[in-house]
Amino acid sequence: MNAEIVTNCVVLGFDCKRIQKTISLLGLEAEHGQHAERLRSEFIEGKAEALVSSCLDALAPYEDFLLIKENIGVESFKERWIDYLCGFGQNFDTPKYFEDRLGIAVAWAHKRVPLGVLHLQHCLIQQALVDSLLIQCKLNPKTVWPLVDCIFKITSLSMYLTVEGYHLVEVDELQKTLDRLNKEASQLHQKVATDQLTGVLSYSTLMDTLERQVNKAKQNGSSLCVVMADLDFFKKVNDTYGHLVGDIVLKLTARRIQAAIRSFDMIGRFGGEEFVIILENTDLALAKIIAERIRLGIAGTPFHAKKFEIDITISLGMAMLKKDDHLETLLERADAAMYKAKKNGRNRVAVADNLEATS
Ligand SMILES: Nc1nc2c(ncn2[C@@H]2O[C@H](COP(=O)(O)OP(=O)(O)OP(=O)(O)O)[C@@H](O)[C@H]2O)c(=O)[nH]1
Repeated sequence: MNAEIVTNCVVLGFDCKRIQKTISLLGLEAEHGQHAERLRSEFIEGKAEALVSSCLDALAPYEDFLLIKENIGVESFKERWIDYLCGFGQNFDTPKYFEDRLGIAVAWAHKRVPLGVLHLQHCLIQQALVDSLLIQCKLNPKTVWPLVDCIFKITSLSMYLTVEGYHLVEVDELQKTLDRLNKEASQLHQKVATDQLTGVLSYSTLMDTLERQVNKAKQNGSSLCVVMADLDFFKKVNDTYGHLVGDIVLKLTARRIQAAIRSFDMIGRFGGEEFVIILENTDLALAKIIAERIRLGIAGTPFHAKKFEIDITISLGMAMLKKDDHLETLLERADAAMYKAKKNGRNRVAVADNLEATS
């Protein structure tokens, strides 16, 4: 058994205690070891290949047998079963026996040998051993029965371990699938959470974040400001330099805003050329300083996009959370302030009417 399989056994709690329980459930006892030894020496030795061949002949017409041919090869499958018969029930009460049978089952599961075929094969082997026993010896029922009983018990144990081995592989594969899906989900989440062009929060994440911040500020009685920032005459940038240059300007705008705010402030894309900045634990006076810093960050230096040098300005509207505010009213007031800034000549910061602001 390789290390991975041993680890899987441990993960599933396939320990000695469980082995002992299975053995006792099947009614396997020390005397079955002796019966198995007798079966091997008197009824299997020298006949293992013929017994296995007869079983495989019976299996051959079965549709799924084709998969054995394709996935593992009939010869190698046959060899496994000859080995199994030659060691029939030998050391069945040791962990190593369990590990070996499990290891073989795991290997078969990886090779996509159908479990149904293995089940049938176990039944056929069982049948072949019983037939051979009854045909070949003239033992009285008292002597035959313990041997038949031993055949049933050992093959049942073997089938049980085969199913366990398949179970290990299935659990392992399910875990891998789960890991892959989790990874995909987090990548998808990351994609949805971020605006693909500018790298700032997407609209939906921005709204979720703002909603959480509003609730938190109301609960704690802390101050919260929102800044709505909208580039001035951005249509003209697109019209003059083209849409691709417009995209570059948007990316650079996001970067400049990020450089102007504090590390814990949040910025998201609200619409085309419109951004929202969330300022937690911030009153209007401080928010105004930050908004001014943003304005200067944009207007202070021309934008370099492709071969062009473009002067850009931005208008900003600010609002502070009021007692009876909710997400929408807070944004509406910041938006109204931003339009006021536009109306008053652009490239400026305007404050929403905040007479009822909480302090
Ligand atoms: N390049 C680019 N342009 C965009 C994007 N999203 C929106 N726009 C453009 O942004 C422009 C917004 O124009 P308007 O709403 O008229 O605003 P404006 O020209 O900035 O004028 P004011 O806001 O009044 O100063 C439109 O031309 C949109 O096509 C985008 O992702 N990339």
